[in-house]
Amino acid sequence: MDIAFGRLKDVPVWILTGTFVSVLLVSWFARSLHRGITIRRKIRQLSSRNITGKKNNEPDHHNALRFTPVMQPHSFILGHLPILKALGNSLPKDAHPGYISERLVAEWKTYFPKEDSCPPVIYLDLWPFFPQPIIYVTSAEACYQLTQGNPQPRHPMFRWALTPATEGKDLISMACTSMSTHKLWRSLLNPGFSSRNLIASMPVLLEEVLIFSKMLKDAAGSGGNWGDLFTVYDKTIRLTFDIIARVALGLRLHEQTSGPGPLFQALSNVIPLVKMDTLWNRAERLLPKYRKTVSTNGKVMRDALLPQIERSAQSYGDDADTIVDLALRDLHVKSNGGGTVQLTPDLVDTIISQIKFFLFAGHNTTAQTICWTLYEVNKYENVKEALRAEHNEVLGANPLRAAETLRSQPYKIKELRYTSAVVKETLRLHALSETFRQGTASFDFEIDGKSFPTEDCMIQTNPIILHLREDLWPRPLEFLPERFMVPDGHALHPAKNAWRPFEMGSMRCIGEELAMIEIVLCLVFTVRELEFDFDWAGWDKLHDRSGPPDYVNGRRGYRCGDGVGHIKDNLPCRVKQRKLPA
Ligand code: HEM
Repeated sequence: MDIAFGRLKDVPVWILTGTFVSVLLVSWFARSLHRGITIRRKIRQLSSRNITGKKNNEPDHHNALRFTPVMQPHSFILGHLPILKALGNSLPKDAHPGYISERLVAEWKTYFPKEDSCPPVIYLDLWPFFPQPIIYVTSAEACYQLTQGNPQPRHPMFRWALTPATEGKDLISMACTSMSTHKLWRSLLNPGFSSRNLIASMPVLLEEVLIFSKMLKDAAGSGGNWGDLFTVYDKTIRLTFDIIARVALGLRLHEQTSGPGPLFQALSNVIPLVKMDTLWNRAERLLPKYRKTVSTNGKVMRDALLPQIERSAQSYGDDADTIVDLALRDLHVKSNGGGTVQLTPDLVDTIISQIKFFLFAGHNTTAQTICWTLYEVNKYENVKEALRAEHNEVLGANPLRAAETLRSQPYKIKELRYTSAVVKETLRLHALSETFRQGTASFDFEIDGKSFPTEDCMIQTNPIILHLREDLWPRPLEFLPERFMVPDGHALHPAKNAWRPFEMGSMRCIGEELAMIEIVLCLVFTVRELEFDFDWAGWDKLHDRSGPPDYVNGRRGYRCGDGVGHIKDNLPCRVKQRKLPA
């Protein structure tokens, strides 16, 4: 022993450190590799079962009823990655992976040659990009079972992914670890997002949307001509950020007119760190740069939010109107009913985490959807005309008085049924989000007398796929807002549980109604006064781009990037003023 210590003393520190780090890396790598092999084996085992019967030598009688539609072929080295790569080959490099899922389901017969219809769930092996086998849910009934019938917990990966932005005390993360904590906080936060409170917040919403529409009008050319090119997303993202900060906390940020401010900037700095739990993303989190970015920006966000929370804790009462005011008032009633709510460090951390998540979840999704809505609407003259007719009828013929009408009669927004249907149809064609749930031994999908196990799998709903299924949505590629207005029983009426851009069940998007109101207001304050020209050719020219342009499904306006993604080039656009009625 002494000899060993004696020798150790002479070894330089850098060699000792290097050896230690190498051992750690090798064992970490070995563990990950072992995990990968386990996944590949599991998928092999599952796919060796006959999809319409049990594996020949399988003794377990339960398995006779269990089905595991694994996509074929499956490579032991690369899993299903080669299939996905091949499906993506015909897409532009920057196209969103959602298009690959779309193609996979459209071409299901190639991958499930023995089946008569596309399986309701599909088993995929995408290790090392996903740390577990994935189950893609492709049927409305299966989605229902997962989120409403027998709601399963969110996949823990969400919590891991969100940690750099929210430190894991937001609603999404809570639903990964404790359903009861999620339920408690959801009940505290629901009143702020209720229809009643949002209608009461109409003056605030109008104030922000009017700034947005003024900025668009300012971009129009003079004398009724087209103005210069600009990108719509850069304006919608600031609008939605301003709105959430005001509705959640009463914080007026003026992002639209003088951003980017520190809060927006700090959140934008940490969002790129919100990533899936993979081998290399784990490695990234060990780097000092990662830690510094998280702590510096976390402090900036905390400094911006804390004073407002303290104000809210002092002043919530009968005139409470922000989401945090209402949550604190509710907490007060629930906890003691006397004095004021004590802002303990844990409570402050949780509120900050929740608000950061509202800012995170609510700004990009809504901003992108405003872009997609304007893009879709402007393809169809009949849709624009129907929108204008509805706005004239409900809000009066003079668009310049619409704000006044909505301020005095905010409930009128509910009468804009066609406008709301246009937004819903846009969200059907451009569903930007989904849910990931954790599979367990106690939860199998039960469909048409067959049972599909989920143990040790990550389950992903796929609204994009569901929304394009012809059996659920007749004429699925057409833009038909009428679907959402026709009575039950009509061929176009949406099938039960089939429209899920905000998902469904106890964890469905809490901001659904807020997002819908924002988007409806954006239509109200633009379609009667402006014409839009989404001009990618002009944008190419402006940026000296040569070579053939990229298209997806014949369109230049396609979804790029990952996650929520973004519309190509952030939607380049020119606007001109329409002639108003005399
Ligand atoms: C068009 C805009 C939006 C879309 C498409 C969208 C979509 C979604 C989806 C698919 C989920 C996952 C539900 C699940 O896991 O079951 C979700 C959750 C959530 N969204 Fe949204 N969202 C939008 C806007 C907003 C806004 C404006 C806010 C808030 C200001 C917001 C806050 C949240 C929150 C807090 C959750 C977690 C809910 C919970 O766990 O209880 N979202 N959203």
